[in-house]
Amino acid sequence: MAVAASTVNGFSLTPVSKADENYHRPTDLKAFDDTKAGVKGLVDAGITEIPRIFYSPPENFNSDDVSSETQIHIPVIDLEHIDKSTVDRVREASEKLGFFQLINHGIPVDVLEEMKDAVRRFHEQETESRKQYYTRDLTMPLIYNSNFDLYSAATTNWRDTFGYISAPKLHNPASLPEICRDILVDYSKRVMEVGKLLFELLSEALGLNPNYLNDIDCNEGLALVCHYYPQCPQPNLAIGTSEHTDNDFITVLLQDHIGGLQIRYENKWVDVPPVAGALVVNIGDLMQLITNDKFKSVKHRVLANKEGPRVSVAGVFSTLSFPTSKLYGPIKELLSEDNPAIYRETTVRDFSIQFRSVGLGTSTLQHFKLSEADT
Ligand SMILES: O=C(O)CCC(=O)C(=O)O
Ligand SMILES: [Fe+2]
Repeated sequence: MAVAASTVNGFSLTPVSKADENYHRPTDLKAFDDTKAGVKGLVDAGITEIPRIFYSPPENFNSDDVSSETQIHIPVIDLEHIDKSTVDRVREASEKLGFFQLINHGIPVDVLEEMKDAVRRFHEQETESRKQYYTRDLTMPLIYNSNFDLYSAATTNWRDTFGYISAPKLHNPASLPEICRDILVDYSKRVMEVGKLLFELLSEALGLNPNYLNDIDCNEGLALVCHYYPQCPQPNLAIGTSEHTDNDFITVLLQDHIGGLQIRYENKWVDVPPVAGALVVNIGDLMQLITNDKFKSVKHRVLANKEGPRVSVAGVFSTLSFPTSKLYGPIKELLSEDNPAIYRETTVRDFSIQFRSVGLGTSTLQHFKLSEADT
């Protein structure tokens, strides 16, 4: 039997039908967080109306805003035979859309399937077992929560997530939950290899030595961010992931067959259709910064869906808040009198802290722009 959202796990979550004056967002956010059961917990409780905290602004549901143009396709790049045309396609996609898909990337289909299964297994295990990993403490080996920016973002997303930092090495894999341990370790190694190859292709696409981006350690850090988007009873009111750009060098994303990922191109939302066996690659803010805007970190979002769960695994190439003193600024070889530096130098840590402090949807890059007075 369906129950009202107000009684989920004994906590008061204001149901949507209540009048505005009864709604106190911070209280409801805390009540939701304290359940430690995530959005999955609400769905398990049988809600038929989404709690008010998940209401997304109506402008997110403007159908005029969605591209009907079939000519905009996210390129699918085949790595079976890599040659100059591969580099040209990577360059074109990175400059224009900031997104492309990869096939024949070297990760076997059964590994991709097992990785997606492990994400489902983790989120679908007994609630009591899952709860032990629920935390906002970034020093934990595995961080499970709903909405990393729950208390800072304007919109709460219909999504739960667990994350694991695989590089630079921090934790003993033995401290990871057994339910997903082996595949997290295996999949991370394989994504590292794909990343190394991608940084070579991106270096060449920039006209640099193929080792350039690996030599400056763009591949030093990798986090796996494993999303679970439960089915949503009112997908026209909530959003799976708010529009944002990624605060890393690149993201290598594995998505399942459900769909819902969209990118912002020429003021329209364009679907990134699921392609069996493919990985989605996108340029992050740090790559846009070091390429001085040549490669674009493009806004994207994920719609909530009646169908679900949807799972995805974002391989985030960044050392995040890991302490490091290395500075990243626009690559000197790419600059000229006509193309002066637009951004100041930053450590990856400062860049990440700025991103986390504002939450999804606010531009981190803007904060690192040189002002007129600096140039
Ligand atoms: O779930 C997805 O497809 C995308 C998630 C995403 O954009 C992210 O983790 O940055
Ligand atoms: Fe993203």
